[in-house]
Amino acid sequence: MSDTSFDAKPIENEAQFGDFFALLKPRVMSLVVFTAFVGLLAAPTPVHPFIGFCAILFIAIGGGASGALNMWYDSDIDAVMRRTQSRPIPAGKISREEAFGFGLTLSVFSCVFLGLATNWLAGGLLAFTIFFYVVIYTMWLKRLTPQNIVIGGAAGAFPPMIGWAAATGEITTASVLMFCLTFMWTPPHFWALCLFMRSDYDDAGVPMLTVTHGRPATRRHILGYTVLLAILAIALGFTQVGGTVYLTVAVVLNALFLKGAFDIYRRDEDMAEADNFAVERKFFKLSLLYLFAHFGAILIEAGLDKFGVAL
Ligand code: HEM
Ligand SMILES: CC(C)=CCC/C(C)=C/CC/C(C)=C/COP(=O)(O)OP(=O)(O)O
Repeated sequence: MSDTSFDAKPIENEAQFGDFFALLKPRVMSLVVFTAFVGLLAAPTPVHPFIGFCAILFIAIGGGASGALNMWYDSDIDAVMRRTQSRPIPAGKISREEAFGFGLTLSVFSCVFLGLATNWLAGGLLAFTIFFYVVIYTMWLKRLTPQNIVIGGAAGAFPPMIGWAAATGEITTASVLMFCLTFMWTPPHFWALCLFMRSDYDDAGVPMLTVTHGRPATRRHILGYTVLLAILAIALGFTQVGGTVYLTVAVVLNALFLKGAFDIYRRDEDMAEADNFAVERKFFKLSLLYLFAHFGAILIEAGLDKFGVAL
């Protein structure tokens, strides 16, 4: 179990709507929801707009609920890290019990209603994703191994597959390819953040790569994973989810991402300190654009296919 003796402020006022909303990690989940949306719309089976809207809503609620359960379990380490100290539990706005009840209720609600609105493969995949993020990543791997996010990252890669399953009732090669793209993208995305957040995870005793293997090793890992990601992303252009638009986006963004990773690899800590980790911050921002643009291109390709436009 998580250590419950963290130094949270005492609860003074009743929690507001905004405090519960913050438990859903809304900014992070925006990209999760977008990838699920692309999975749903790129699928060959047409979906009634109302059912599609409900599916995305329930996936968003399920993703948010997993964030709330993550904050429930991690409230001890969130209280120690500067980046997370103002979250509702360490800030004393919501109790751990309230967060747990809220997260669990929304998790059950979202999976059941996604199942009812679409099909039980989609509902089951959502349940598995929440389980993976909360139990496998948060409760088990995060505090155990520096490979935590390499394996745990699978949780964040499921949403396009859930969207696709909601539309088709199936898991197919195309949806597995979308899973693979997000899966390979997660480590560079996260390790860049670890570099410029400096000592946060160190202070909290979480075995992130920066803490266990050091910052130069993390720089090497970012480059290695980015090379693998680039190969995968470009190769995807030649599969059923790709096409001319996707390939153009992938070539440009992977060239930029590789350059960013190489710049990170070449720097030492003195250089990074001198410009306050500008290169690492830029790479993290680029990672968000990277995934958004790749999934945007997959969506365009699917739209062109559906309207029979060949480029
Ligand atoms: C296990 C995998 C992942 C880990 C450990 C991770 C970690 C993080 C962390 C710690 C942040 C800073 C969050 C904050 O305090 O605001 C962040 C930001 C972000 N992450 Fe991830 N992430 C993962 C996967 C993903 C996935 C799969 C997506 C989307 C598909 C995603 C999208 C984002 C976005 C959009 C932000 C920026 C939020 C903002 O605007 O501040 N992440 N990530
Ligand atoms: C549909 C569904 C259930 C989606 C879940 C998607 C998912 C797993 C996203 C991961 C996002 C994320 C911010 C992880 C942070 O991990 P952390 O807990 O290590 O970060 P922290 O230090 O900011 O708490």
